[in-house]
Amino acid sequence: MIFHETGLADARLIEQERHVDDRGHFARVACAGEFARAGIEADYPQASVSHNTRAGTLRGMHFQRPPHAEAKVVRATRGAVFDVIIDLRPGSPTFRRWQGFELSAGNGRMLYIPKGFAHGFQTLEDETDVLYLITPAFVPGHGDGVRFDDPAFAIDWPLPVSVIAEKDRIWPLFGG
Ligand SMILES: Cc1cn([C@H]2C[C@H](O)[C@@H](COP(=O)(O)OP(=O)(O)O[C@H]3O[C@H](C)C(=O)[C@H](O)[C@H]3O)O2)c(=O)[nH]c1=O
Repeated sequence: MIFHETGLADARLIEQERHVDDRGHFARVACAGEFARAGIEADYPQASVSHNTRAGTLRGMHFQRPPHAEAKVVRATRGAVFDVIIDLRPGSPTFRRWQGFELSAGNGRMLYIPKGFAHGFQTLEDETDVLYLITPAFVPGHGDGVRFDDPAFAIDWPLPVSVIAEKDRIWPLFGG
């Protein structure tokens, strides 16, 4: 795997190193040793999948409150997403800044999302699946969020929103 810095401190875009032959390709998509050497969380006790039927579906912007803040590695295993992270760490040089990345089954790109970031995505195709590696394991009742359309961030989503959960429409505006 090849780890690229992003415009947000400590977040990494991870590129697969695909071994291509006549059958197709083989690539490593998680490795505690490579992750540790890259300086990111190395061990992920939980993996989850998000299946999304329609293009334009928006999930986010979510985070878990401390002490259950999560780090994640996410990638699209089917279809494609515009994946967005917001740095919500007050002491960070990139505090309040967001960045979006196109992750798709085709490009195989993965995103490392450190603790203290809000995460969300909008699907770019129907029948899109997102695979999450998460640490620590999910603890119900500690979820929080910021609005996908909060003017404090002015996230430039690529498509009109087709489907969104009511909870994601009513997060409070960011006062931080
Ligand atoms: C996140 C999570 C949820 N759940 C249960 C809790 C609910 O009963 C059900 C659906 O959860 P939720 O509606 O919060 O799923 P999303 O709205 O897609 O939330 C996720 O989407 C955004 C973009 C994220 O980055 C987070 O991983 C997560 O917040 O799965 C679990 O059992 N484990 C988990 O890790």
